[in-house]
Amino acid sequence: MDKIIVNGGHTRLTGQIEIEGAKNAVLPLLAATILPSEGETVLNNVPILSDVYTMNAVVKHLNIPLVFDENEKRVVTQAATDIAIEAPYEYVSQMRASIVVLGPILARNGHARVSMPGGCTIGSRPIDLHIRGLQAMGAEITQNGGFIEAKADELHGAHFYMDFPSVGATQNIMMAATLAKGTMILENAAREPEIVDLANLLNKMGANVKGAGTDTIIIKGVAQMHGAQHNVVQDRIEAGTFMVAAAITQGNVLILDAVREHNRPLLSKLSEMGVDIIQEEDGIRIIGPKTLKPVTVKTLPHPGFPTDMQAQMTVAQAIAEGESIMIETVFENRFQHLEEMRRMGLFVDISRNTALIQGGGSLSGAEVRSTDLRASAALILLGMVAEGTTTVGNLQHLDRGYYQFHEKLASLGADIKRINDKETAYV
Ligand SMILES: CC(=O)N[C@H]1[C@@H](OP(=O)(O)OP(=O)(O)OC[C@H]2O[C@@H](n3ccc(=O)[nH]c3=O)[C@H](O)[C@@H]2O)O[C@H](CO)[C@@H](O)[C@@H]1O
Ligand SMILES: C=C(OP(=O)(O)O)C(=O)O
Repeated sequence: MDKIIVNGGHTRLTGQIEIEGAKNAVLPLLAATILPSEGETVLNNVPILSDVYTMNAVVKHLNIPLVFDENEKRVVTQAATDIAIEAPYEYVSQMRASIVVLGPILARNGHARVSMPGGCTIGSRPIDLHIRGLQAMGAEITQNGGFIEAKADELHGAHFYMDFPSVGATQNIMMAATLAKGTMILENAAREPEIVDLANLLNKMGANVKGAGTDTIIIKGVAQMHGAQHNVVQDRIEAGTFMVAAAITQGNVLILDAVREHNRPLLSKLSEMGVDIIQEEDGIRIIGPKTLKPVTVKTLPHPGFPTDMQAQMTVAQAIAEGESIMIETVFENRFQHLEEMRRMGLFVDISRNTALIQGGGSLSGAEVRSTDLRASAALILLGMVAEGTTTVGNLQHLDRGYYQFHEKLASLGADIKRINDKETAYV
């Protein structure tokens, strides 16, 4: 079992950092490679993450030839005519996002069987909106033996309003509608940059998708789709994580090619805390102040403050001078990192979805375990500002979403290494 060991207390990050392609973009983009019936699809800027290997395995299992060239960070797939109908438990249980293959398999085959994803540590994560959207398009859906099975002789466009702008449901419905008969109007759709990235690839593949990035997406069905080339959009959550890392260490870090528009809510809160944010030609420079001011943050769907930055932001709140508030409205169980942070001296009162964080107290390194992906990054960040040594375990969560996280932090000046139980350093 690997661990990350951070010696903290005096870290000041400086330099510049490259950000990978987005995990949350590339997973649906890989699912979209199911849709073309001819040609080759080339995805560039693919991050090397365990979730990408899992999604690659799902796509290959569906009989789609796929090659991942890690040196080039490129995935190439070939359109297939005999797409399998089933995404098995073996893969879906490893990664909830694999549910987004349901729409594309159904669109290609008129029949799909995908293992039910189940909940995860951050919340129950139902898929009712995915199901209702596909039903509105004429799919018959049943659940049996842990699988969700969808059948439709012909999917048709419909008018569907989502109770909540679910990212995954928007992606599933968009992909199913690309090959449906007629026009699909999806209202209260998710507006995340990863939705726009998916729509861009679908349009390059010959689909007709308009309005992605707004709350109404209109998809006119086309008869068939073809392969295309696409660069995966930058990971705004990885970029945001490094922005917080610079802010909390009185650092001075240039986040290369960061997109202000994608991280507007985070940048606005960091600025409120006293962080200097400078737009430069080749990225966004973050300069952390001597002391951070406390701040109230509430997570919301995009363009609100992203839940995937909540844990990292609580680290900035933990060292801000005074009381900060964090309200988590997207997932019902996403404060587990705060329990671990208590072990490092954090004073926090948690009541339902609200955490009152007493910042500015003394923090000391401890042995902690990451409970989910963003919790792992947050614990490492806290380790950089706590006095002494912090050891973070359960790194399988980190590897789902961050490539060479410790090496990147070390390149900026952090005292950090990754070891396995036999104490062999990887750096
Ligand atoms: C791979 C990927 O892109 N993951 C992101 C995606 O997850 P994911 O697509 O799973 O997140 P959703 O936007 O669907 O979920 C948001 C909320 O909607 C609820 N919900 C969702 C679907 C549904 O059918 N019914 C329902 O009630 C969920 O329980 C949750 O409370 O968006 C989340 C919210 O920004 C991010 O935290 C995840 O990193
Ligand atoms: C919650 C996340 O991802 P997933 O939806 O893949 O679990 C995340 O990226 O923080």
